[in-house]
Amino acid sequence: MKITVIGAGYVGLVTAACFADLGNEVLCVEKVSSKLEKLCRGISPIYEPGLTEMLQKNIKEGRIHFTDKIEEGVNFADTIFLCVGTPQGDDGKADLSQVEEASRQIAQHMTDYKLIIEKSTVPVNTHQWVKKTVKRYIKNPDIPFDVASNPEFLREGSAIYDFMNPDRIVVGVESERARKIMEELYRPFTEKGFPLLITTPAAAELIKHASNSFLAMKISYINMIADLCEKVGADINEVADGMGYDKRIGRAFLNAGIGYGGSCFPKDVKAFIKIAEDHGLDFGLLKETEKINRRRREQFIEKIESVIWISKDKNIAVWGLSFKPNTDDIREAPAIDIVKQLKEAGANLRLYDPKAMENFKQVVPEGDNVKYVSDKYEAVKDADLLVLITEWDEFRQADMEKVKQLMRLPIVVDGRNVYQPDEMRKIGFEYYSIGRS
Ligand SMILES: NC(=O)c1ccc[n+]([C@@H]2O[C@H](COP(=O)([O-])OP(=O)(O)OC[C@H]3O[C@@H](n4cnc5c(N)ncnc54)[C@H](O)[C@@H]3O)[C@@H](O)[C@H]2O)c1
Ligand SMILES: O=c1ccn([C@@H]2O[C@H](COP(=O)(O)OP(=O)(O)O[C@H]3O[C@H](CO)[C@@H](O)[C@H](O)[C@H]3O)[C@@H](O)[C@H]2O)c(=O)[nH]1
Repeated sequence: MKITVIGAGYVGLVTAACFADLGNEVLCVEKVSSKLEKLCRGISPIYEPGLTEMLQKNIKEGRIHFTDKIEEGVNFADTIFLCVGTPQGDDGKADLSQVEEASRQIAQHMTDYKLIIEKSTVPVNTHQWVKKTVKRYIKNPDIPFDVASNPEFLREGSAIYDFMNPDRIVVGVESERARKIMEELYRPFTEKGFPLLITTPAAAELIKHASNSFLAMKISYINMIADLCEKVGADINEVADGMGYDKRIGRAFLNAGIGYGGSCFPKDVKAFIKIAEDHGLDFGLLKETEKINRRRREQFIEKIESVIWISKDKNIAVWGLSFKPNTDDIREAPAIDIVKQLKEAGANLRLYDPKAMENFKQVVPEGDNVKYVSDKYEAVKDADLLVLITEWDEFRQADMEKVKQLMRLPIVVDGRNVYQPDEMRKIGFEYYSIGRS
């Protein structure tokens, strides 16, 4: 099939590359020239495992192309995916200006039938606005079109795997024509047994926000249990394992730590609270989820202070800056608040992350007391404290005997429970983690 994808960000680029890899012809429209320039050379502007290789293969085989001209995209295919950003607006509501702009642009260039598919995460009933916008700006009101919702559930860091192996595909449609196109598009998935759920567009839009909010709630829940574990001397991992064996609960997303970050959970939980509010409902459960999550970063700083007392002039090594492992994305990363606070407190910081340092430098520039280093062992040289913020495998596999030798004081505060307390103490570390006394 021929497909147009508007927006070459994390979702658009993965969607475009994966559909091309499945044999479709894909044109990806991206308006930021620096991104487009890289894409045309076969370089992914973001770090996502396997993405550059998949792009290069499909560019070489002629199945994927890039442009900044929306008109070209609209003419290219009847099936158009909206993968533009829906960031947080000023009041917590989703900012839908990119969705509106793209819908308007499609309408202005449409000459025949189009199926416009929302892949971006949008508030319930956004499809009504997309329809209204297209109707307002379309040149010929007789041209037929459909709007569908097909939310994306991929996680950064495992985006290609998630896209190709979805737990479910959700498609919200209003017409038979749109349903058939979507079924055809996803046939390679349904043939392999992946479930395809056909709903109304409103239900599909709701499924996305409800799923993300539920997962965020699960994380805040386990983080509260972690606090209780610290008070009573229990181990949060044992508690999470014990809960997780119950199939109704499941072990996934019960990893305690410094809370959720990233470009999705924080903004989507906020947006969902607002959506409920707009419909006269007080989603107190989600407000509490957010509140617990906000506190995690403060509590982590308090934990550091309770260990080293005064941060001023201490050498502090920081391992991990991205909001989760296997990505260079630092949007809403807990590391931003934590590093900024330690900097303000006067610590000498040495920061290391396998992929996110360039992005992080834009937020916390290098300076007298902030140094970025290219090796995790270099970061801990003469350190009084090692703070672990993101659980990259590289840190799990680190030679901790070597780390101890390099540090001035062998103290570790681990925000992601990467190491075993007994083993760390055996090596000679003073070791602090989350929910494990
Ligand atoms: N990042 C994720 O893991 C993820 C997963 C599932 C869903 N989502 C949702 O998908 C959407 C996109 O997220 P993202 O992380 O890919 O965002 P992003 O900001 O990385 O990418 C959006 C891209 O769209 C481009 N764009 C915007 N308007 C355009 C236009 N009119 N023409 C051409 N290009 C245009 C932007 O320049 C940008 O490159 C959001 O709604 C997000 O909530 C994200
Ligand atoms: O047990 C856990 C699991 C995750 N996290 C944190 O939660 C955040 C989000 O992690 P994850 O969900 O793995 O990454 P995202 O790429 O943000 O993916 C989420 O957000 C996407 C955008 O909507 C959805 O598509 C995905 O299904 C959803 O998992 C990160 O800060 C993690 O550190 C925890 O603290 N504990």
